[in-house]
Order: sequence, then C-alpha cells, then structure tokens
Amino acid sequence: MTVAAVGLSHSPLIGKNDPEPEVLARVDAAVENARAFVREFDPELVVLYAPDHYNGFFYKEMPPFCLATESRSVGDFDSAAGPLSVDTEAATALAQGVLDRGVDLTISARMTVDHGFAQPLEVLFGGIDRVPVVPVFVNGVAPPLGPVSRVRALGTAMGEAAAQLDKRVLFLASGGLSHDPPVPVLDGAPPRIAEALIEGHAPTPEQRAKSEQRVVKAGQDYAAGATMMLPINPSWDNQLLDLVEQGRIAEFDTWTPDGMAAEGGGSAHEVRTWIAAYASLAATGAYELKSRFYEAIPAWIAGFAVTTALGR
Ligand SMILES: O=C(O)/C=C/c1cccc(O)c1O
Ligand SMILES: [Fe+2]
Repeated sequence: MTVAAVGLSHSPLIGKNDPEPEVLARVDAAVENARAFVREFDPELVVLYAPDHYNGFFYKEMPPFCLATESRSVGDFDSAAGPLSVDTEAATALAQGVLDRGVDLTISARMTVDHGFAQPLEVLFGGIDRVPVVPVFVNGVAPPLGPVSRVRALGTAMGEAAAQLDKRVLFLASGGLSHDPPVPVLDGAPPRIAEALIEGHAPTPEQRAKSEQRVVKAGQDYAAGATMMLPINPSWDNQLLDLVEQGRIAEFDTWTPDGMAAEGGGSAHEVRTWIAAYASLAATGAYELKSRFYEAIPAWIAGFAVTTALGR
C-alpha cells in the first residue's frame, strides 16, 4: 500500500478578501506544489478530514466524528454545490474497520458538508466530483470537545483500516491552524441564534448572503487591526507543524481543548483534522514530510499552512 498526506488550510475568504499580491503569490506557489504532489501520487482514494460550520451538523445531534457513505455540499461562500464523488464501498469498509478497532464512529448515508470539504477538493482536484473520496467530519467548531487522544485514535484506526484496502490512499486534512473567526457560539446565544444552531433550518439565500457578508467584513476589520478577535499565533502554529514534520503525533495527546482555544482561538480546533490525517499516515509506518508552507493571513482569518508527506 502506498500512502500520502496533505494538510491544507481552508478559508471562505479566499478570493473575497485577499492579502497583498506577494502573500498571494507565495500561497499560490505552495498550493501549486501540493497539486503537483497529488498529481504525481495519483490517489485511488482520498480520505478527507474536515470540519463543518453549522451547515451540516447542528446541536440537535453533534457527533465528534462522522463518516459519510454519500455526501452533498451546500455551496456556501461560492464553493461548489452538489454531490461529492464518494466511494461508498470503500467508505463502508473503512467505517467497519474503524468500528472494529474500538472507535465509536457515527455514520451518515447523506452527510451535508460545506466549504470545509468542498474547498480542498476544488483546489487540489478541480471539483468535488473528480476523485473517489471518503468524507470524514471532525468537529472543530462546536463545543464541548473531547480529548485530542480520541482524534488520534480515530486517525490511527482509519490508517490501519485503509492499509487493508490495497489502494493508493491520500489522507487530506482541511483546516485553519490558529484562527478566531466570528462563528456563533451556543453558550449564551440569544434564543433566535440558539434555535438556528440547534435545529439548523436552511437559511434563505438572503440570510446566507447576509451572514457571509458579515464574515467578509470581519476579515477586512481583522486585516485592518480593528477587532476583538484573537490574533493569529504563528508560534503555536509552527509547534503543530514541527510535531507533524517530526512524526511526533502522540504528543498531541497532551493538548487540551481549553489550551488550544487560548492559544489559537475559537476555531483552532480545526487542527483536529490535521492530527487525524497525520495519525492515519503514521499508522501505516514512517513518513517523510516533503514540503511545509506557513503564513499568517489575517485577511483570510487564518494561520494558513500547506504540507505534503509521503509514506516510506
Ligand atoms: O463562518 C464560517 O462559516 C467560516 C468562517 C471561517 C473563516 C476563516 C477561516 C475558517 O476556517 C473559517 O471556517
Ligand atoms: Fe473553517
């Protein structure tokens, strides 16, 4: 079995509130490098770990993890809408393999996903329906959150199960590193917001446009330095990338949700997708990081990273 991993930060503000051209050129080069890596690796299956931003999962049922055997993207922030090309047979086999290894995985036969899943598929493959994929939701936004050791357990079980498939498998993580965007919080929310977070009524196009515009404005204010949002934390982000580069994935078990939020902001928990993907790769044997890119990009409200790695 040949395995690889890519970590790729997402931001719904890409193309809507871009940083200076020099920053953009550096990101473009890193992303093009990741595209070339993926083209050469030529995956037969992509296991995609990504969070949701209250488009698919709500507090009426909020699992820590969920694997999809079918999935559809809502098309928020101009990301692609419609069905993902899920490999249902591989998804079913991986779900069974993870459960067999003692991780209580939720399964969805119709998982709704947002830009967290759609963006990396569009960026790396040119669309959400171009490559056989197994989408795995990892809660990185909606507290309470469990210990990081369980994320590593999920990734490890997935890696071991994927090793049984006899396919070239790419583990792909979609998540910002430190970032603190204005994603609503249930605790203390006014009744109308709380109801939306719990029940999850589909917004009207006008409501969606208004809430997306609010995020774009937050990015503009953040880049201008006029905001209460926590600053991006390059030192914390690079600690994460160091552990990933050195294969020290077990050390993430010492990270706590409170500590992660204090260091990296309310959405720093999206790094759980990175921990899962690199735990999957590590479960199949030693690996080598082939590339590492990092830049703090306030305009995108993102500690933005791109890594590629190959199993040895
Ligand atoms: O409001 C949302 O749906 C998402 C906001 C956001 C902004 C910047 C980086 C991210 O990873 C986000 O999820
Ligand atoms: Fe996000």
